[in-house]
Amino acid sequence: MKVDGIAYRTIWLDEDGWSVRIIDQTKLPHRFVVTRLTSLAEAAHAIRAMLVRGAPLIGATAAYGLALALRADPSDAGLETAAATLMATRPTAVNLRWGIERVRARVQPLAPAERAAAAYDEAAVIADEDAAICRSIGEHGAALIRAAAERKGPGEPVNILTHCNAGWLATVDWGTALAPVFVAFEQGIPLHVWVDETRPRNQGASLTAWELVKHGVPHTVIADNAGGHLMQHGRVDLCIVGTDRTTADGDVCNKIGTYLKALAAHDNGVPFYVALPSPTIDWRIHDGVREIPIEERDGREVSELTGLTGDGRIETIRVTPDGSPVANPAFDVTPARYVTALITERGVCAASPGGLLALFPERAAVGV
Ligand SMILES: CSC[C@H]1O[C@H](OP(=O)(O)O)[C@H](O)[C@@H]1O
Repeated sequence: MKVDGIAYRTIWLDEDGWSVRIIDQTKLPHRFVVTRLTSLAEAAHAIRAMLVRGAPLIGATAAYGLALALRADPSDAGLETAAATLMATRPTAVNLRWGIERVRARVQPLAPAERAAAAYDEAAVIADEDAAICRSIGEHGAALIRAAAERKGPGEPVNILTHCNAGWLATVDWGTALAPVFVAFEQGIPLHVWVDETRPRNQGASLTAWELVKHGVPHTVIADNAGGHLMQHGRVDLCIVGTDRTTADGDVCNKIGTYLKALAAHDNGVPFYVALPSPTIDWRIHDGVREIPIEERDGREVSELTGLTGDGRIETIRVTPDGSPVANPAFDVTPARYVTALITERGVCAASPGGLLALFPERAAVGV
């Protein structure tokens, strides 16, 4: 997407042909910083410390992380160590495993001397595929926004609530939950986005809001706890969120707080859509609440806040009493029964085994 008129992706190969450029998302919204990954360790750190985040971007970064690793050590042992190092960075987004397995399958059969080039090539294919997939999600999702606009009548904006950041910053380009917003906005459909701040890391307030400001999309940042109230008062026409792992039965794992929004949407008859690229589907599991590993992150993400001071400095403060224990589960699971539909690159389907297999029949052949 464009940042001040310049087209960016979130990850790309440097001009040197081997190091990898990323947007350091821990610096947004106040600083736009592009940094360079030159090793497996730096790629792993970028994922773990959330310089890059979002399931599809995690997968693409892992793919490039393997390429960087194989450039240094293309042996079987080197490959396995690199895969294990990257797998250990974050447990929830299935795209991490998917990206690693995708590159490993490509390079494993090759002679060590051929592996790095093949890994870079596969990482580039993954990145290009993700951008195309997300654009397609945008087209399919924009049709839902258009239908809501037609129901509301001319001039009335469609009010869309989203949680966390599932925009182009969470992918290689376009985004998942925000892709329909960008496409509908470009089609001239009147819309407005309620942006959940998304405690504790505030991906909504710091990343989604930044994306929408840069793209000129009308939006309002709200406290996470305001969403149910807005739905009760008819001020939300539909919700669109992303996901880090969706099961073969349509259960959706996403940023903490998503489940609560889905409950409020269900109680108020507000359509609750989940946008996802097919690499985010974990066909191996069915019961999301019981089978999806939920990342527990550092409690300081809850007990501390980082922001811009009045004189332009970035400072961190503590908001809890010294000595208060803190828990910080980073994701939750929304059962399929609370999901109106899934928006994929192949179209919109029910959050159910039948709905998913109708769009991905090849999965039936392999027993999902
Ligand atoms: C398109 S994936 C977006 C997804 O990833 C975010 O998690 P995190 O920022 O911790 O990587 C969040 O769950 C988003 O919905």
